[in-house]
Amino acid sequence: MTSDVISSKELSKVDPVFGQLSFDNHEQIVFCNDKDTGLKAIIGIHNTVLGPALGGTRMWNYNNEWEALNDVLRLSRGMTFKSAITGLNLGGGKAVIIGDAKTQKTPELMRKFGEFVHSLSGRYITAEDVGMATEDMDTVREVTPYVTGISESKGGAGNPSPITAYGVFMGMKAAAKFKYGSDILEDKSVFVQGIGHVGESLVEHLMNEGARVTIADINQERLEEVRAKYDVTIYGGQDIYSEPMDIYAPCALGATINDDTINKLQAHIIAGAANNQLADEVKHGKMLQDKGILYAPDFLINAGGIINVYAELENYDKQEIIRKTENIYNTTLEILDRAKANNLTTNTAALSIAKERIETRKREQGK
Ligand SMILES: NC(=O)c1ccc[n+]([C@@H]2O[C@H](COP(=O)([O-])OP(=O)(O)OC[C@H]3O[C@@H](n4cnc5c(N)ncnc54)[C@H](O)[C@@H]3O)[C@@H](O)[C@H]2O)c1
Repeated sequence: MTSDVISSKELSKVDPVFGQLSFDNHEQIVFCNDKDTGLKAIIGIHNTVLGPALGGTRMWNYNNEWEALNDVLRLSRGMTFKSAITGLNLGGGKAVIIGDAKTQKTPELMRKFGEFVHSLSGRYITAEDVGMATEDMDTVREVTPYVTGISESKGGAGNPSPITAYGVFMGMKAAAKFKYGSDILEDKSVFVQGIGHVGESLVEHLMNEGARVTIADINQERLEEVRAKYDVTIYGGQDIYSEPMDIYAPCALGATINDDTINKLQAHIIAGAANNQLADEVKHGKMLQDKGILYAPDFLINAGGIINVYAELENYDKQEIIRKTENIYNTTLEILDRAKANNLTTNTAALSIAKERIETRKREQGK
């Protein structure tokens, strides 16, 4: 797993932009380049029927531009359905900055990126994603109002990750209720893959509930930091996907659920924060269904973050953020029931509801 991508060899077989499967009728794609700061970024605006396209910016050291483009297309499309199913008046968009966030991110680069965001006059509103922190959004805010996820001290709703984690926890509990008849996670073995901003908060909720938690990350320092705080086990094996576990919580990058891993997976439930967990949502959604593994759709249960940043636009308070995030529990149960009743994959059931909302709005707009 290097990023939310399919093999770049496969990608380069088709036309570079409009021909990509992940293009899926994007409204606009903006390539941003600045020689002085070294900025190379792509902004994807998938759909603005429900409102301005809101989605975070990811900074990642992609192997090549194919991967970066495919990642932004998959991510921005996902945002359209995430906001739609969560009932927010937002469209779907996302941005990627190509580069190493640890060594190449500078305030100048972030300001230049902000200028590109500003040039879209609010059609796209940014926030943080992998490789970004609240302070980076504060820097972007210096040059454009079209940014969310800024610090509370600067009037924003702060880091969205703890709220994302809470929503994932709610979605996981709902999946447990559906699968086991009880949403109590005590003694359930949960593997959290990726203990960054969201993963660590999720670990905290799971520990409070008495789950048996194993953590995995490519960053050894993070593993030690988290183990120092919580009574967790650091995964020491070679292949996490082959391990017996109750719940697999992918909280790193996407596409970890694919031909290879599904064959090995023994988990009963998949519920995590990562975007685009299914490498191919149709094929792999069906493979999971056939194998009896319950998949809590990522764009449904990881919506806490967007609920949090949306509060900055709509001026609702922390209580309302928590209420809306807790509602992920009910929505997840509804979707799982709907999938079962109609013999659909859980991903398809969730997508169909999101698409219905967009189509209804389009009709109202006379489109
Ligand atoms: N932050 C949010 O509010 C939010 C909201 C919705 C979705 N998400 C998604 O959740 C995921 C995590 O977001 P985050 O903000 O915690 O990011 P983060 O950058 O803080 O953490 C990601 C962690 O994953 C680890 N990682 C990377 N590759 C890995 C691998 N192959 N195996 C194990 N660990 C690996 C990294 O070392 C890092 O610790 C991302 O996919 C993101 O798009 C985040």
